[in-house]
Amino acid sequence: MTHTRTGGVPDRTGSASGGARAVLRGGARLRGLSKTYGSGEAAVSALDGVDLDLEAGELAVVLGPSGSGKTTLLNVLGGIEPADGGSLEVAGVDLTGRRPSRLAGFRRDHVGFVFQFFNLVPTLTARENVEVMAELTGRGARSDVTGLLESVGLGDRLDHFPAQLSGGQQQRVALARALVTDPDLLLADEPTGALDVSTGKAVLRLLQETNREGRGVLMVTHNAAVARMAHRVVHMRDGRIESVERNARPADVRDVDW
Ligand SMILES: Nc1ncnc2c1ncn2[C@@H]1O[C@H](COP(=O)(O)OP(=O)(O)OP(=O)(O)O)[C@@H](O)[C@H]1O
Repeated sequence: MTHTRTGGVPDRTGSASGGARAVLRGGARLRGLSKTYGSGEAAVSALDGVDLDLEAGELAVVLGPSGSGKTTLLNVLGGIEPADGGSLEVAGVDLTGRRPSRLAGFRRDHVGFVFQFFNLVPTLTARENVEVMAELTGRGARSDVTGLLESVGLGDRLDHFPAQLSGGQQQRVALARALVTDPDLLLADEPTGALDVSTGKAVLRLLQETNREGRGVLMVTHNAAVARMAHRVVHMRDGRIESVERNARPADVRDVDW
């Protein structure tokens, strides 16, 4: 993460108060998107005709009760699983009808993921957890890894194993791992769900910083307070979008409390 921006959030032209212009990345357009798990009597409609537009460079927060389809939405957007119906364009790539075998390349080239429970490899150090992503994807250089870990505040923890790191530190390694491929869109599923308030805020601050560099960020959360830092707040219920709010002046994460 480079720290080219210190204040303000990107407006729709990519300028930020007090910062240089950033190239706005990410963005998505979903129309009539559906996803059903199971079949017959056991069928669950996890996404039921979802229409959604995310602009490039936006930080979006998805809220909704348990089971409303938030994670399914994130997984379909990120090409972790295919939709059953509808159309879907993410980061300028048309994923409509794309088979699972052809989603891997999209994931590698365009998206990064951060999960609630970090999902680090326990036998690898912080540095190695990030390096392995660069190697597996062929994106990002080993030489970038130290700088990336320093930028998330872990310059003194490079050779620690996950078990030797706090939850917040592990999540920062996971964030560095997600960013090493320089994704257009960062997808975060409950990234602060396993963290205390101050550690969670430190992680949110990093997400806001990467967004201010122009990268699209979509975060699923149960924490309604976090919505204040978003450009767009998506409310889901029963597999549908209940409402979408635009936030003209998203709050700096330092001013968000819960
Ligand atoms: N792999 C699966 N197999 C069957 N049903 C699933 C699967 N994944 C999700 N579902 C169902 O789809 C619906 C939406 O699930 P999803 O995980 O997207 O909701 P969510 O809003 O993220 O919930 P939570 O806030 O509890 O994480 C739920 O009814 C869930 O039980």
